[in-house]
Amino acid sequence: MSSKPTVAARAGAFVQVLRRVLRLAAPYFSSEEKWRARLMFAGIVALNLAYVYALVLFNQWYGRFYDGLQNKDAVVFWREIRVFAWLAFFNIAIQVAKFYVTQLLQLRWRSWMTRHYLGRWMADRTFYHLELARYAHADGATPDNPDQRIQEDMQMFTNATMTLSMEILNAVVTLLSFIGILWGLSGTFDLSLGGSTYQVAGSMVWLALVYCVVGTVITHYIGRPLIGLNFRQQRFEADFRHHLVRVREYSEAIALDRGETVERGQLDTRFSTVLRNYLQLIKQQKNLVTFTAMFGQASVIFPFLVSAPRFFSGAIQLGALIQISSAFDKVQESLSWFVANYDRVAVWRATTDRLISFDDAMRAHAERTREDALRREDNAAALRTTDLTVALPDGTPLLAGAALAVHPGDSVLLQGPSGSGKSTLFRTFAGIWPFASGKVQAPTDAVFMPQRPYLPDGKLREALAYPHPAAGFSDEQLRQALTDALLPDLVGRLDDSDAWSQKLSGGEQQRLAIARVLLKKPAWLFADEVTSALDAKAEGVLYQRLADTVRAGGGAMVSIAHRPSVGDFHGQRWTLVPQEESAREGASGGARYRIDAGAAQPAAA
Ligand SMILES: Nc1ncnc2c1ncn2[C@@H]1O[C@H](COP(=O)(O)OP(=O)(O)OP(=O)(O)O)[C@@H](O)[C@H]1O
Repeated sequence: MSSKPTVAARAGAFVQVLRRVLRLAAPYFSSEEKWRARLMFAGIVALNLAYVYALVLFNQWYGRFYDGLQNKDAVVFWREIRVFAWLAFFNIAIQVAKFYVTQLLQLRWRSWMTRHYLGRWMADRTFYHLELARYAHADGATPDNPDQRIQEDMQMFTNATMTLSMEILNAVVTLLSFIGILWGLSGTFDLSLGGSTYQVAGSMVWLALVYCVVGTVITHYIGRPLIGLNFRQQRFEADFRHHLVRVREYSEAIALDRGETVERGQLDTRFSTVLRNYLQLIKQQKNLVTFTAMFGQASVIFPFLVSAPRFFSGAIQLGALIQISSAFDKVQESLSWFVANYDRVAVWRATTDRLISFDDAMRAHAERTREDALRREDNAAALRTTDLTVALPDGTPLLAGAALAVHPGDSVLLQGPSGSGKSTLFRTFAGIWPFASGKVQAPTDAVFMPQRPYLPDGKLREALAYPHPAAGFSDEQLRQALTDALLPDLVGRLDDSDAWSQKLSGGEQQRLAIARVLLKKPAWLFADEVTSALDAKAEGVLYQRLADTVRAGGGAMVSIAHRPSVGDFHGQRWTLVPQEESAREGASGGARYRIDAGAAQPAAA
């Protein structure tokens, strides 16, 4: 059974919206830029008030000018033309200043807000954890497309909040100013109630009020579905764009798989969703436009109709009639601001909701990080885990109660079936896997090499030095690293710019990642399948160089590799062994694997 929300519930929802807007908007106005922001805001408010004052002056001018015309008074006519020129100059200056200062404040606000959110998104690996959580909760509990939130929504939010709030301020001040004028120009009318007749003053004001309240209620009724439709429209557009970006990123793999038809189908499906929703949006907007257009047209003629008897009876002059029409127009315009701007408000509300859900997700993440089940101790002289449990995002434990230790001088080969959690164990050592508990003590300056290295687009020297600035290394050091990593062909291309992750072969990308390590000479190295695309000879040479590098640094090396030949470079072996269903209870905490430690066997064994 569906029940209509009560007035109290609606008021509660409205307060909730205001609270949310304040939560998004307030931080900028109390940030380190607060004084500049507040001053600019106050300036904009003052300019808006001056703008309304100009409108009042124009209304008075109408009265004098049209009376002059009716009386065929040339002196008044020319005097009022001069007055008009001054008024117009005042008005133009205010409008230009209002536009410029508003735009400047919007720009500053957007740039502060974008930087602020970017900072939070990049901090504590939130960007990574939100992605993990997105796949863990397919129910949409976590926000989609943070790129869109940061790039598009923040601009829309700051622009729309500024413009809409100023328009509302204008509407309110205009209303107050012109209600007075309209009241003064209105006659009284006789209202018969229960046999008695009352004389009611300010007839035009009451008529405008009834006219607009009716208009607003109807608009709200017609326009309400627009909020949800706009929210979904922005999400569908972002999904479509995201998929296009993925096709571009994986263009080669898709072309090789002959995946064009599937991708085309997927893109078509996403685009159809965009169009379907858009069509609904258009239909809903059509209803709204029909009503607002009728409402606007009727309000041109309405004041003339109701004032005509007084004009023809000689009770008012032409100037007063025109003034009434213009004042009614302003009062009506202010009162029906909501009618005219419902769709903009709907887009703004959808944007606000999206930003709030993004903000909520980041807050929740920060909260979780604070109460992390995994205790970490950096700066340790060795790697040591105590009672370590590593789980999947859905909570399934891969490994439980693990006590592992790697000391300086050690070299460990980690092996196990595919999908057993080797890379996930590395993620846990690195402190980026949030689904772990227990204790990890780790050295700070360890380098983790993932299976697929990230190579930024741009100059080769930047891709090589990443994530450090390339300026920190001499050309000689960079060239030597490339030579040592068996990439002599790239030595002369340090300043070439390219999309390296697409141009270089898989083996070249792995060698570039190794060149990075040889350049930075870390003491501790965690290498995840870093030579899987290389031939056995190159693998042997490069593993030897990596092992020499960590030995020289007084640290240790832990590698994941499937090829037995890699065992030659390691003294110890950890093996992830599947646990029988029956053996999972008890000491192993229900984990899918246990870890066995032993000495590495040479490849020949
Ligand atoms: N972000 C994630 N969300 C959900 N499951 C994940 C995620 N990352 C990894 N897993 C799952 O965790 C398990 C372990 O993955 P992991 O990459 O650690 O395995 P691995 O032993 O390194 O495998 P391989 O030898 O194939 O590289 C797999 O079942 C994988 O599907």
